[in-house]
Amino acid sequence: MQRFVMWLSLCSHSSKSPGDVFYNTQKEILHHLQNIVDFGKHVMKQFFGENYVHHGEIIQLPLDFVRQLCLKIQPERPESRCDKDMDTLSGYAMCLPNLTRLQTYRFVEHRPILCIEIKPKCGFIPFSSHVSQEIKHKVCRYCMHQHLKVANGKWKRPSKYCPLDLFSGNKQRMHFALKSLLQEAQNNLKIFKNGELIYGCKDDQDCVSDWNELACHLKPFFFPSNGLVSGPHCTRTIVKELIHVITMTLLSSTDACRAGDMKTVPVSQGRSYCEASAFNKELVRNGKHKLESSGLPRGCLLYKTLQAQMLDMLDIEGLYPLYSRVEQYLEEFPEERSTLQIDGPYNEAFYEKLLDLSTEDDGTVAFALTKVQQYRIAMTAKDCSIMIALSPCLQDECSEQRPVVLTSKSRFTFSVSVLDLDLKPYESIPHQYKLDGKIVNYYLKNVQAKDDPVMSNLFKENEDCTLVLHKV
Ligand SMILES: O=P(O)(O)O[C@@H]1[C@@H](OP(=O)(O)O)[C@H](OP(=O)(O)O)[C@H](O)[C@H](OP(=O)(O)O)[C@H]1OP(=O)(O)O
Ligand SMILES: Nc1ncnc2c1ncn2[C@@H]1O[C@H](COP(=O)(O)OP(=O)(O)OP(=O)(O)O)[C@@H](O)[C@H]1O
Repeated sequence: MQRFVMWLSLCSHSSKSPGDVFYNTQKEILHHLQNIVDFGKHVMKQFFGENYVHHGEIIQLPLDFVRQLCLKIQPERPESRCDKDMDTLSGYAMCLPNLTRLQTYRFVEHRPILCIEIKPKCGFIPFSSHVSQEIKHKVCRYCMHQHLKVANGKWKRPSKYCPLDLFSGNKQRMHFALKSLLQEAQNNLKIFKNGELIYGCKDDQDCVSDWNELACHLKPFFFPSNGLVSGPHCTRTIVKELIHVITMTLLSSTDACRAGDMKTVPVSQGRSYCEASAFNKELVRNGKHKLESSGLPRGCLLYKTLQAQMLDMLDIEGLYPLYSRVEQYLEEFPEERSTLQIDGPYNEAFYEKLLDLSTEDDGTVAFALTKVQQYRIAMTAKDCSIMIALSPCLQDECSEQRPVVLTSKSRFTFSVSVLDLDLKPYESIPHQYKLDGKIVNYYLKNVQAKDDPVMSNLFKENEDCTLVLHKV
């Protein structure tokens, strides 16, 4: 299995990703890549910790090699991604460690490796007083967005996964969240064996979700001495072991970071569960109304991800007017764009400014800009992925450098990393604002109205009424 992966810039030629910025010249591409490296190095490492973030480095490749590589890769790219072309003109690329491998070892590993990639999405409910629709204080964005995604045809079925369950730190809720991801992986879960995708969606059309097949892949990892009978019982046992391992690695603390003590929001603020979560609904059905949220250990990657996500303190509704203030200022003083560090450099000074968590608006551009930049960090943390690499190990192989997780019949050494930490563009903020409105309105009209008994009766009465009118 190769140790590094190469990442070529993608150049949009459609408007699928609003806010996409176009980089035309070689110089612009180099600058863009340098920004990505600096952002990982000087900003995200501070939030997440040295060991979790791999910022990569820029390399230069012979143009002929890049062209041939792109020709080879192109047929493998999912159709839905082909609105962007790979850059074959600059010769620059990013070299990143292959995160499907263990990151605790510098030398090549020859033993089998399992990797679980999770895109957890936003793990909290907005606590901002700028939120205009009460539903946003009750149901999380992911759960609301599911309905719009199914209606738009992005996915065939809604998922029962709710990020608030995963981020709760409560093992039962986390188990439910992970099981739901395994049932409906969408773009939130992938499993690799020795670097090859064995579970999850290659693209939107092609999803592998056969638990029996998955269990066949996993059996040698979890039950190496083959002592387990086959059949549905065996599949369930293996999936349970897998969920246990993922939970334990997600709760493990394998790093410390500079922003470690920065608390973006007091625990008491904001709701710790989502009313639409299937786990929550099941509890309510059973007459239990209190959802346990054990809280996450401070050092674990989920905790750090959540803290970074919570830099979105005002919600897009509170942020958008501040974005407009910055925009207005830039219209008047366009030359100030670089002083304001909107497109970098993402250096120590940029990081320092992010630490101001005050929410008292003094009417200045400086305040507005800080909130905009914090929001961009939060958006990035809401869209990143976590890679958990696991490799079976023997009892005498435990050490400080090599964290270990145990299952009933095996033990694994593991590493946890975070992936896809390119700062979200400033230009995507208006898109975020519009999308937020669409998600909430769709949910209110099409889901809540049907769930709510009063609204639902109204709905039925309307239906009856329509029928009567029809007859007349
Ligand atoms: O807005 P969201 O929550 O739908 O997130 C987008 C993701 O959709 P998802 O909800 O995970 O299915 C979306 O994921 P897919 O490409 O659809 O797999 C992208 O990650 C997108 O980021 P970018 O615009 O490509 O930088 C993401 O856009 P950003 O909002 O992070 O800019
Ligand atoms: N360093 C890495 N090691 C292993 N796998 C990786 C690495 N980087 C990316 N991948 C795999 O490639 C997938 C896509 O990566 P990424 O999201 O960075 O691409 P992208 O440039 O954002 O593409 P797009 O814009 O089309 O979504 C990831 O979900 C992951 O499975």
